[in-house]
Amino acid sequence: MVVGAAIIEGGRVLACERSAPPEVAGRWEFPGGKVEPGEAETDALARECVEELGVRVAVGARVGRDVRMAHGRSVLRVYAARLLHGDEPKALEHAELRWLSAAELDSVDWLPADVPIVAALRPLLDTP
Ligand SMILES: Nc1nc2c([nH]c(=O)n2[C@H]2C[C@H](O)[C@@H](COP(=O)(O)OP(=O)(O)OP(=O)(O)O)O2)c(=O)[nH]1
Repeated sequence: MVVGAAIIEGGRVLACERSAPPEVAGRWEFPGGKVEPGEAETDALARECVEELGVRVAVGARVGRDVRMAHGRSVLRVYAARLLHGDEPKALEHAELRWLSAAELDSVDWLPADVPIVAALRPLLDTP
C-alpha cells in the first residue's frame, strides 16, 4: 500500500515533482510513500510528510478511490491533509513543489495512478 497526502491550504493543493528514480523523475505526485509493516496508514503519511517536506500534518478524509499502480502489486490511497503549526513545506526530496488551484490541476504531469484522484480532488478545492 502506498499512501499520499493531498495537503490543502486556501483552496490549493500541494503538488510535488519527483526527482527520482529516472522512470518517474519529472512526474508529479502527492507526498507519501509505502506503509511499513505494522504501521497505520495515517502514521505513514505523517512520517513521510516530515521526511519529504519537513512539515507536520493532520490527516483527514480519503480522496477518490484506491488506484492500482502500473506494476500491479500495489495500490495508491490518498487522504486529504492540513498543515499544522504554520509549518511550510520544503522540497527536501522533491525537485519542485507547487500549490495548485482547481483551475491549475492539469498544468502538471501527474503520475498515471494520480489522475483519477486528482479528478476527485477538484470539487474539494472549489469550496475553500
Ligand atoms: N508517494 C507517492 N508515490 C506515488 C504516487 N503515485 C504513484 O504512482 N506513486 C508510486 C511511485 C512509487 O513507485 C511508489 C511510492 O514509492 P516511494 O518511493 O514514494 O515510497 P517510499 O518513500 O516508501 O520508498 P522507499 O523507501 O522504498 O524508497 O508509488 C503518489 O502520488 N505519491
